[in-house]
Amino acid sequence: MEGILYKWTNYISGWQPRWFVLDGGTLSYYDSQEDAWKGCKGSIKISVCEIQVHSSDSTRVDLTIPGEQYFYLKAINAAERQKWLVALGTAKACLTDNRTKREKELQENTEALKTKMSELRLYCDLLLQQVNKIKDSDELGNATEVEIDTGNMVKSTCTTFLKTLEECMQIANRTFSADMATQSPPGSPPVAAIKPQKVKPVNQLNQNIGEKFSDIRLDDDNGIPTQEFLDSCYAIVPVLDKLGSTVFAPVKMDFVGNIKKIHQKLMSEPDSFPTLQSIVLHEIQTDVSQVRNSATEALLWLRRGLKFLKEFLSEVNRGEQDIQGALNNAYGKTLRQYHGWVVRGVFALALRAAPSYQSFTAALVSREGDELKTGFIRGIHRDLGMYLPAMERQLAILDGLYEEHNLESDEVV
Ligand SMILES: CCCCCCCCCCCCC/C=C/[C@@H](O)[C@H](CO[C@@H]1O[C@H](CO)[C@@H](O)[C@H](O)[C@H]1O)NC(=O)CCCCCCCCCCCCCCCCC
Repeated sequence: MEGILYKWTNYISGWQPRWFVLDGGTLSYYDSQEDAWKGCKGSIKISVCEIQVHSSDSTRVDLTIPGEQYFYLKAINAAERQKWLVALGTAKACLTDNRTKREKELQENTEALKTKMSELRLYCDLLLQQVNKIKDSDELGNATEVEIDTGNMVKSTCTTFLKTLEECMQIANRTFSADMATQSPPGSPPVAAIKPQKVKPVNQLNQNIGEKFSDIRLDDDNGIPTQEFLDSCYAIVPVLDKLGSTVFAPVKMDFVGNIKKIHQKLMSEPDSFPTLQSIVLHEIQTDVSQVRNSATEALLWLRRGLKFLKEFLSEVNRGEQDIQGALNNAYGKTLRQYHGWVVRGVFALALRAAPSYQSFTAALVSREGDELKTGFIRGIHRDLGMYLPAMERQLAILDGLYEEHNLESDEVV
C-alpha cells in the first residue's frame, strides 16, 4: 500500500505530508511521490513496532519501537487511516504470526462477527428512528405520505438487517461448526438420522425421538435419570440436521452446548449424579448453581428450549399445518420473553427457513419413505400423543425444582 500520510516533524514545521510505501513488512517514506527516486528518508520495520491509534483523533496512528524509533502519523481522513491500519495490521500479522490456522480463522471470524454486530446495532437504531417517525407522523395527522415513504424505508432496513444477520450466522457457522463436527456429543447415542437403529414399523416418529421421553422411568422420588434425559434431548438434534438450514446452526449449538455442560457434570462424578435433581441440589449446596455455565444454568435453558418444542409440537398435534405460525406462537409463549433484539432476530431468520408441514413431518421419520405410507400422519399424532405428555411431566417436575429453589431468572440474553 502507498499514499500520503502526514508525519510529525518537529514543533516548528509540525505535520508534513510525506509519501509512504508499505512493502515487504517495512514502511518507508519519501518527501513526495515525485521524489521517491531520490531514495527513502526513513523506514520502520512493522513486525517489531507497536501500532497505536489515538483516543480522540480518528486520523492518527502512532508506530513505535519503544526506546528506539517512532513515527507519529496522520491520515487524510478516518477512512484512509482505516485502510492503513488494515494494511499495517496485516503486515504485522503475516510477519509475526505463529498462530495455528484454526486460531487465525477463529480470530478473523471473531473480528468479522464484531463488525457485523456493530452493523446490526446501526440498523436497529435506524429502524427505531424510522418507526418513531411513523409514530410522530401519526400524531401530527399527516400520516399517509410520510408513512408510505417511511414504511418503504423500514422494509428495506429490515431486509438489510436480516441479510446482515444471515451473514453473522454464516460466519458463526464457519467458526463454530468445525468444533461441533469434531467433538462427539456427550454420551451420544447412535442417532437415527445418521445410523438407523432397530426398526419398529408401528412407530412413525423417528424412534430415537418418539420413544425417548416416554421411555424415561422416574425413580420413586420423581428423580429424572440424567443420562436418559440427555439422550432424549440429544435425539432431537438429527431432526434439526435433516431440516438442514444453516440458520438452525446457532439453535443446535446452543441446545447441544447445554446437553454437553450437564453431561460434563455427570461425568465428573457419575455415581453422585444419577438424576437431574441430584446435580442441581449439589450445585446449590456447593454454591455454584448461579454461576455462569453451571449445569443448573444449562438445564434452565435446555428446559426453556424443550418447553418451546413442546408448545410447537402440541400445536402440530392439534392439527396445525402452518409450521411458521406454530413456531411463532410457541416462541411467543416460551422463549421470546428471555430474548433481546439480536436473538429475536435469530429467531426471525430461523422462522424464514421454517420447513413446510410436509418437509417437517418427513424429517421425523426413522426410515426414509415411511412418510409416503398410508396412515403416516395418524401415526405421527399417535406417537406425539405419547411423547408430549411424557415431556410435559418431566418439564413440570423441573419447573417445581427450579421454583422451589428460586433458580428461575428473568435475565434477557
Ligand atoms: C423446525 C425449526 C425449528 C426452529 C427453531 C427455532 C428456535 C429459535 C430459538 C432462538 C434462537 C436461539 C439461539 C441461541 C440463543 C441463546 O442466546 C439463548 C441463551 O443461551 C444461554 O445463555 C446462557 C448465558 O446467558 C448460557 O450459559 C446457556 O448455556 C445458553 O443456553 N438460548 C436460548 O434461548 C435457548 C434456545 C433453545 C432453542 C431450542 C429449540 C429446539 C427446537 C428444535 C426443533 C426441532 C424440531 C422438532 C423435533 C421433533 C421431535 C419429535
